[in-house]
Amino acid sequence: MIPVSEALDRLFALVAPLPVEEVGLTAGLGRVLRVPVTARRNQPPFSASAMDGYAIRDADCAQGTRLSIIGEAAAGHAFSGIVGPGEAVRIFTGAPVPEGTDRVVIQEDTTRDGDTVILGPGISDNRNIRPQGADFRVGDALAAPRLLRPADLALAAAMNADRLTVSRRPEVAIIATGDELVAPGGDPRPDQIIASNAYGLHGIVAQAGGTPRLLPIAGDSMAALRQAFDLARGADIVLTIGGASVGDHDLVGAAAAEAGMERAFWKVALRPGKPLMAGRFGEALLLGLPGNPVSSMVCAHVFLVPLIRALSGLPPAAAPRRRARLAAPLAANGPREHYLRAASGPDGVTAFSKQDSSLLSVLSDADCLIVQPPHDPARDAGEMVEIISL
Ligand SMILES: Nc1nc2c(c(=O)[nH]1)N[C@H]1C(S)=C(S)[C@@H](COP(=O)(O)OP(=O)(O)OC[C@H]3O[C@@H](n4cnc5c(N)ncnc54)[C@H](O)[C@@H]3O)O[C@H]1N2
Ligand code: MOO
Repeated sequence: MIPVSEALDRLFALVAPLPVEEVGLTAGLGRVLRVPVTARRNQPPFSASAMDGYAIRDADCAQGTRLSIIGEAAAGHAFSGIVGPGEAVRIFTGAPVPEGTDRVVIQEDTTRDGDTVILGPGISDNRNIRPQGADFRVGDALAAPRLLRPADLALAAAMNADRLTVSRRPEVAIIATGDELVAPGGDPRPDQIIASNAYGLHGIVAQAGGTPRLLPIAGDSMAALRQAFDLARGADIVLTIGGASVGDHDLVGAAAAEAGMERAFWKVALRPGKPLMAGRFGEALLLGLPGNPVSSMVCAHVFLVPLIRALSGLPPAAAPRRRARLAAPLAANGPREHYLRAASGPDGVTAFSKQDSSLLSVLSDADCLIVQPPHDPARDAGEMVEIISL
């Protein structure tokens, strides 16, 4: 068994970022930007009014002053003249501030008398003007690599970019293995179960920005696994589920080796997920997940998502952790890093009492994993721990 951090290092050592492709803005969400987006204009491109009101000169700004309104400026309709002493321009939010004016007095602080505006009491010091380039200037960049969020897409659009250079999505072939498995909606014998893991993993891959490809269930034989590996050809990651342990029917390691896998590791000191295996597999990478449903999902959060991100060109990094307060005590840990299914509430995080790696119902109720280091002593409520959000 190697520590989780060493397993991640060995996995990242196998990664070369995938090639890039160009997409439109609406296809950019969740993709990894690989070439910076550079602003081709200032934003705002002109000094803009932040409020509806009257653009005036500073020198005229006193209670009771009467100013004659010489025109109007609205968003998309600039006022082209110059404003002199004793004059004002009716202005609306987003309009360019007319030449000669220094501030916008909001209309609530004025009264109107035909073509005259009279300044009221209590005008604030706020000029209500957004300076040219306050948000960004020509040449400012949205840096790459970057996982694109909705706000980034809005920023790229404001910079006047309509295409984004992003990583190709990693394709992940998912192979469930086991004679006991029947696809959901099927007709299992009494000694069979429903193959569930692939559906959770499909979701994790999709959420992480990969393209999941579900392959047919492979039986526990070298021939069936050989066929499954053939079908997985072209994928960037071959993800197997089950058959990773030491039993007579755990053939994935042997079949993968026969098909050319150069193993990087097998068996990691985490719980659940000990029999995890990984290696180079021709042009692809192979990640062999344990079959227990929670083990496979935990390993996906801890290893697969970071792998997808690294293949997409982000700097290699473990799943992000946050600190949280324990709302209930935690028992002492053994030699493996423990990823406990837990729920967060107003008083902190609480590990579920049942932690068996077969319990999908518990995983479904959990919103985070408490990460307890190897040999950690028992912890009291109120102590701080690290968590990974689910
Ligand atoms: N003698 C030992 N036995 C086991 C050890 C060990 O160290 N020594 N490790 C245990 C641990 S820890 C794990 S985790 C499991 C993992 O074993 P495998 O990866 O070989 O998984 P399987 O035996 O194929 O399956 C385990 C369990 O999960 C069910 N399963 C498998 N695939 C699916 C699927 N796609 N959907 C739903 N359920 C699935 C399978 O029916 C089994 O019940 O090994 C321990 N044993
Ligand atoms: O590692 Mo196993 O995943 O403990 O159940």
